[in-house]
Formats: sequence, C-alpha cells, structure tokens
Amino acid sequence: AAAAGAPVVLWARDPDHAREMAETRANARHLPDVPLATSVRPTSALTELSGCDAILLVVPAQAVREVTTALAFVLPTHAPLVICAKGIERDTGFFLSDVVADLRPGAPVAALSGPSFAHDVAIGLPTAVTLAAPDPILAATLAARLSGRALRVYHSLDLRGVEIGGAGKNVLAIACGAAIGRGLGESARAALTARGFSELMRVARAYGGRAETLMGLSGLGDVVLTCASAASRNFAFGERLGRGASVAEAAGGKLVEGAFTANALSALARARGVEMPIADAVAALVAGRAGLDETMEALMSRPLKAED
Ligand SMILES: NC(=O)C1=CN([C@@H]2O[C@H](COP(=O)(O)OP(=O)(O)OC[C@H]3O[C@@H](n4cnc5c(N)ncnc54)[C@H](O)[C@@H]3O)[C@@H](O)[C@H]2O)C=CC1
Ligand SMILES: O=C(CO)COP(=O)(O)O
Repeated sequence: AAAAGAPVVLWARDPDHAREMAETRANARHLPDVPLATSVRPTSALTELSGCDAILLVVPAQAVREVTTALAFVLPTHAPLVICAKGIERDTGFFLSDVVADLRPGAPVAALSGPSFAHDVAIGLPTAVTLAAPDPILAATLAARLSGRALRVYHSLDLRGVEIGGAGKNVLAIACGAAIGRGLGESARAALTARGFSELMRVARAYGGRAETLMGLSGLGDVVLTCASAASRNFAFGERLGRGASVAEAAGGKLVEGAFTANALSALARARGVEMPIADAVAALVAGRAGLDETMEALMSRPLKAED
C-alpha cells in the first residue's frame, strides 16, 4: 500500500514490537533487511485504524475472528476489510469471508491472494496477485489503489474461488514437500501438484467458485509457487515431515497455514460429496492418523479412473 502511494497505519498487537518498528524503521522480527517506507506509521493502538479507508487483514487465518471482532468496534461500517490470510477456520469450517461477514454484517469484504512471498513484495520484485470482492467497483478500486510499479493487482468478483485457491494451495504444498522430503522424486511432486490442483477445482466448483479463477493467479499461480519452492513454509514443513520430523519439529515455530486448514478443507469437500484424496491424506498425516509411507501407498493404490 505504501509503495502505491498510500499513507499506512501498521497495527501490531504487541506494543514493544510496534515501538521497536517506529524507532528502528524496520520490522526486525519478520523482514529484517527491508526498511519501512516513510509513509508507514507503526502503532499498537487499534483505535488509530478508525480513520483508515481500507484495512488489509494480515494475521494468521485462525486469528481472523479474534482480530475482526476487535476491529468491528473501531472501524466505520463503510471501510472495506481485505482478507490477506489464506486458510479456513479450523473450528467451524467457515471460509474467512463468512467469518468477517458474520462479525461486520453489511460491511464490504474482499480477499487479496496470489503467488507472492512477502519478502519479494517488500523488496519490490515483480509480483501479480488477485483482489476479489462481490462488488465490482470495490474490487477494481482496491486493485488500482494497491497496484504499483512492481505489484500488479488484478480484480475479480469471485471471492469464493479466490479464497479456496489460497487456502487449498497450502495443503497441496505440504503434500509436495512430504514427497520431496521422503525422496519420492520430482515426478511424484508433479503428479501431486496436478492431481491436487484438480481436487481444488472440484471443491471450488462445489462451493460456487469459478474454474477460471482457479486457473488464475490465486489458484494455479499460487499452487505453482508454493508447491515448487522450499521458501514456502508449507512446503518446508512437508519436507521436514518427509524426512521423519514430528509435526511440532517440522513446523519449527513458523506459521504453517495448511496444517490448520487441511482437516477443514477435507471436511468441506466431504460435506458436498467431493473427493479430495490428497487433502485427506495431508489431514491424516498432520493429525498423526497415518504415516507417510502408508499414505503414499494408499494414494497409489486407489482404483484407476478417467482423468478429470
Ligand atoms: N508470508 C508470506 O509470504 C505470505 C503470507 N500470506 C498469508 O498471510 C497470513 C499471515 O502470514 P504471515 O504474515 O506470513 O505470518 P507471520 O507469522 O510472519 O506473521 C503473523 C503476524 O500476525 C500476528 N498475530 C498472530 N496472531 C495474532 C492475533 N491473534 N492477533 C493479532 N496479531 C496476531 C503475529 O504476531 C505476527 O506478527 C497467513 O494467512 C499467510 O498465509 C499470504 C501471502 C504471502
Ligand atoms: O502464500 C504464500 C505465497 O503466495 C506464502 O506461502 P507459505 O505460507 O507457504 O510460506
């Protein structure tokens, strides 16, 4: 937002962290080598967001409810909340836009998603993402306001499709990481990526998402990035599981969204009669219900079928 020329209030819940960022003009905990733009003002006072005309919600998916509840008290109802988290609420199986809509009835909601490692965006490497909102004017306006020389933001009306692509690709990345970590090879990774993507297409269709959205940046684009790169926390988590680490060791204290989302995604699919064997396998692996070798064997011994 700052690179696109907007004045930005950067809220963090930890007062020490906000103070440190204001003093050092950097975020030593998350992006240590990137200076904060002069137009970014860190704070830990939520009330300072009350004058903002849009909010980018960049907290873990499982914290969206808590933070939106607090925000609902300070934001005017016309201010759009743009969900940047990628996941599904674990305890309820809710899509994040439904969590937000419940807490801020009638207020505008959008989602920003796509292949974009935070560090790449922060240092101004070329990146393209999708911003979706059911209101076409809101989607186009927000996309234009966030776009800059390095970040290209496409707009879309398909909020559901964008959410499912972003949440689902993290689950697939864990599967791909596990295959690589276990030494199953690049062909296995390609097979998991392609068959996993077809699972995402099926579940998205069942929940009203458009195939075109899944084929775009927020679906295929992010699947390609996250399933192929060891810089992805989800992929790296899977890779460590594949090498024999426990779930806790494999996470290494980092946020692994796919580990929280896998079971919820698999349950959403089941509820609409959609088959997602790869997502089911990741859910079982993460919950400790199955080992990697038996999981791979089960996937490989499924009945042969036509490719869909
Ligand atoms: N890091 C990346 O490259 C990208 C991340 N995302 C998504 O953004 C979301 C956040 O991820 P990151 O920023 O990378 O995670 P992170 O772990 O680097 O940072 C999360 C931040 O949220 C704060 N936080 C956690 N729980 C909170 C709560 N209950 N209330 C207030 N603040 C809370 C943490 O203190 C931390 O500062 C995730 O859903 C992720 O999938 C999306 C695209 C790229
Ligand atoms: O969403 C991302 C890139 O688009 C970041 O992926 P990880 O959370 O796996 O690091």
